[in-house]
Amino acid sequence: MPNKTIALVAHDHKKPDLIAWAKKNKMHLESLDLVATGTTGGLLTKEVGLHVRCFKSGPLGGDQQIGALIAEQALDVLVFFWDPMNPAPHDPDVKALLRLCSVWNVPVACNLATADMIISSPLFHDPDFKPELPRY
Ligand SMILES: O=C(CO)COP(=O)(O)O
Repeated sequence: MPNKTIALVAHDHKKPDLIAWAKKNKMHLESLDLVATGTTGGLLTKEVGLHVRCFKSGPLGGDQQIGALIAEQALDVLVFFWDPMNPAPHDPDVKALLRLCSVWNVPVACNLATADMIISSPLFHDPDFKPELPRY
């Protein structure tokens, strides 16, 4: 059974939360295939010591690259701490990424509480668990 693939993304004001969460959950995260948008991935590598496949920075298309993984059914979980207080220049990409999580029934955590719940869920650690694919 291949490792689960989890994408980690945070807007600038939310990066400290994501880094702290990743440090707390480093042991779990080390056993997963990690992908991230560019700047977030760089910080996870440098500050947490995780091995991360980095895509482009969000505003340069990184959200869309993660969206492509979802459309290929190659992503198991998205942790995306987007910033509800500041507008992003690439807001359409942010919305598109979150929309694809709904389209493909991908678990998505937009805050610390949900990220904690997902990573501590027995379903998340069950190698046989795959969320049902929607029928369209
Ligand atoms: O903008 C982002 C997600 O929308 C995150 O991009 P960075 O990780 O490159 O900052």
